[in-house]
Amino acid sequence: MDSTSSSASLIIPSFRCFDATNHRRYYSTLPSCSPTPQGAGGGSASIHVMGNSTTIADPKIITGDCGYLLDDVPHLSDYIQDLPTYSNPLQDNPAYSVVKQYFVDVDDTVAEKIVVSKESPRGNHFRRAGPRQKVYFESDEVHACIVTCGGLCPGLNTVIREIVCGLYHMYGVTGVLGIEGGYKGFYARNTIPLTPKVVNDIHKRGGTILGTSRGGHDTSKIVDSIQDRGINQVYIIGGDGTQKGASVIFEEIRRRGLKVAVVGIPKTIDNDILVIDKSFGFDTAVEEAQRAISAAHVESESIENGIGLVKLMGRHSGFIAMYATLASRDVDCCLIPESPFYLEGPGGLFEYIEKRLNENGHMVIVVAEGAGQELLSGNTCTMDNIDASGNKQLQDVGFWISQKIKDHFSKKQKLTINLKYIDPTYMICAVPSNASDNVYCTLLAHSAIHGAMAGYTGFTVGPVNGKHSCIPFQRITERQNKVVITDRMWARCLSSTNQPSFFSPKQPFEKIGDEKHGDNHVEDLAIK
Ligand SMILES: Nc1ncnc2c1ncn2[C@@H]1O[C@H](COP(=O)(O)OP(=O)(O)O)[C@@H](O)[C@H]1O
Ligand SMILES: O=P(O)(O)OC[C@H]1O[C@](O)(COP(=O)(O)O)[C@@H](O)[C@@H]1O
Ligand SMILES: [Mg+2]
Repeated sequence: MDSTSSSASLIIPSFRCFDATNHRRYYSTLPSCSPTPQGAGGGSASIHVMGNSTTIADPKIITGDCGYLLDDVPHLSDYIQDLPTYSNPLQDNPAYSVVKQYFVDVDDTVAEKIVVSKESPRGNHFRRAGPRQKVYFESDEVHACIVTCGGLCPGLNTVIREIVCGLYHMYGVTGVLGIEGGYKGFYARNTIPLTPKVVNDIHKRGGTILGTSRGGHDTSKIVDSIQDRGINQVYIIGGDGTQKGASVIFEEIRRRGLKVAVVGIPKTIDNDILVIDKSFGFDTAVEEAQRAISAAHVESESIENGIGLVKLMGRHSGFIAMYATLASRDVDCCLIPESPFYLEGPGGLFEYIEKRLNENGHMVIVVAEGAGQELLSGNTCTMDNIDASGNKQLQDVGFWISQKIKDHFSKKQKLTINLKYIDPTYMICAVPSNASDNVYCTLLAHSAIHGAMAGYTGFTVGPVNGKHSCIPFQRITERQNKVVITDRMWARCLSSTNQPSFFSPKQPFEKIGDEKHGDNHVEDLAIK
């Protein structure tokens, strides 16, 4: 054990304030207001037992000079006293011995906004991810588990592989369990022992070797299972729903006062997770979507008045559709959930299709699965079903729009169209990740491991402005990331397709942006 272990810097300093603007509690270190490092090395806090039901902890916001804010992550030492620390075994690892300054300084933080002006306050920051000099677990003490939840996404197996191999090669950890079949697997399924040998080739395959599921999040049963199995590091790979589930698990673990680090690795093909630059598998998805768009283009240009229609993923966020459109340059119209459109009349989709076919003889339309749902729900066949996780099940906009276009032009008679509808949505989810996503998955896995070993908990890892960071669950789960249609990226997309904006005179431009996001944090939502 390291002698410096529990001498410990103060975790939660002098007093709490309530920031009425941000509706957040924050911690100030008056009188100097300089940022206070917490956690690593900490040990001064006591166990918080907050009654029988799990209460959500206040966010740890630490203030500093010139408007500096640190949106800090919880640490095991926040609620467990006198935790011993150990030297990081990486310091004796030959592979890492060449690195000049391998360990991340405990004070290092990453700015959430990097475009600033002279007068800007320093703004919000996150704790930088990476290996710390001191760790809170000995190698043979670690019993880790990995679970994958929600829909498939390219790269899941790579993250699993890299957590197993990273724990083994960097920290000498051999006790890693795979939980089968998502959250419900904690209490209803078997576990699989994971070793570097077992996972060696899995990154070449799509899907997840652990299986996944929606629903079945029973917090008590999950935490009972964690406790019964003696698990002390929980790696949870999943999307926005999964991160909410991880947050509740963390709160319950904290309430029980367990030395268990809970770490989220954000997975979503839709890129709908806040704060991080982009989610893993997204690049692969955009690349795979090109194949469908190219096929639609070939089909449409090979026949008179050909229309190629491609439906892509994107329940509430149109990132895949927007990026696939921008990358392809063959697309004449991109429809996403964030940007309302209409079919009939001046400025509508039918008028644009007719114009494009007259000009060019063919066209390609990309539609995100969540686009135009308000038009479909005006239909008699409205389905208000939800899936096991509580996500609203959408109607097939691709099929609906195909029918509408066919009906419209068959009535018009003067234009015979040939429409080919391609739905590659599940193919895109199921492919293995590409090279750059594989590297990205590796970094995510490493950031997660380093954070857990350093005793941090209740956080999701991900790059913020290119620097891997630890982001408290609360920030990740606040809301979903969406395309900002008043932002330049959507304007680039519109200018590449030349499509109309579909803003009806009754719905002014500024109003649409406001209505969709319901707040003023438009920049926050943009993909960086
Ligand atoms: N608010 C929530 N609280 C607890 N668990 C949740 C919550 N939302 C979703 N989950 C759980 O997270 C898992 C995955 O959620 P889902 O929405 O299907 O996928 P994703 O994580 O990819 O968004 C499911 O097992 C679901 O029960
Ligand atoms: O396979 P399912 O349950 O139909 O889910 C399809 C959904 O999965 C997604 O690809 C991703 O959703 P999650 O990130 O919530 O898992 C959505 O775009 C899509 O609506
Ligand atoms: Mg989701």
